[in-house]
Amino acid sequence: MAMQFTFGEGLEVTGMLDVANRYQGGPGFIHGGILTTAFDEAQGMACMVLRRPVVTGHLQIDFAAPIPLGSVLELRARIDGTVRRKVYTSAEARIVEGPFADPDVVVATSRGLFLTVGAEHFDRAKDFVDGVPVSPHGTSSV
Ligand SMILES: CCCCCCCCCCCCCC(=O)SCCNC(=O)CCNC(=O)[C@H](O)C(C)(C)COP(=O)(O)OP(=O)(O)OC[C@H]1O[C@@H](n2cnc3c(N)ncnc32)[C@H](O)[C@@H]1OP(=O)(O)O
Repeated sequence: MAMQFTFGEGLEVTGMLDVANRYQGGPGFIHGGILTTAFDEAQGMACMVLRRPVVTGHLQIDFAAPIPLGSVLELRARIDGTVRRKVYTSAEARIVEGPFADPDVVVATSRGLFLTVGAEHFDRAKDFVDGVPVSPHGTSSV
């Protein structure tokens, strides 16, 4: 998935997603799984400040409003807290360009639990790696 990320002050990360036609779910609107992937990427990216690999343990999305194709979505994500290996994150999405654009309206929210893992987590699958990810979170092929 092609998203552009910028790191803001503190722990917040902003990701931008062009809602391309190939991301369609119901006619004219984004697929919920695509939006879920975008949140996963953004919240995972927010965890990079920890400088340790993380994987998603639990992700909970609220789809508050339909998001039409042709939109530009802004996702703001952050770490809310850590407990041992557990990293609690949250994020929200707004339509900032295109149909239905209103930067004051939150169209979806997400809460995610990430777990820090050691290199051995990925070593188990090293024989199955498909190319080199362009970024730590550039692993999606949708
Ligand atoms: C060197 C290589 C570098 C590469 C870097 C590239 C990075 C790129 C990354 C890109 C990634 C992109 C993003 C992706 O797409 S990541 C891909 C999608 N995610 C996965 O594949 C993860 C699959 N699951 C697992 O591997 C394990 O289940 C994990 C590692 C998550 C936990 O199993 P583990 O055996 O390790 O943990 P534990 O059982 O000791 O539990 C520890 C604590 O956590 C709590 N808990 C656990 N699960 C849940 C849950 N679901 N809800 C609530 N709580 C949960 C648990 O209660 C306990 O709490 P406490 O008792 O401490 O209070």
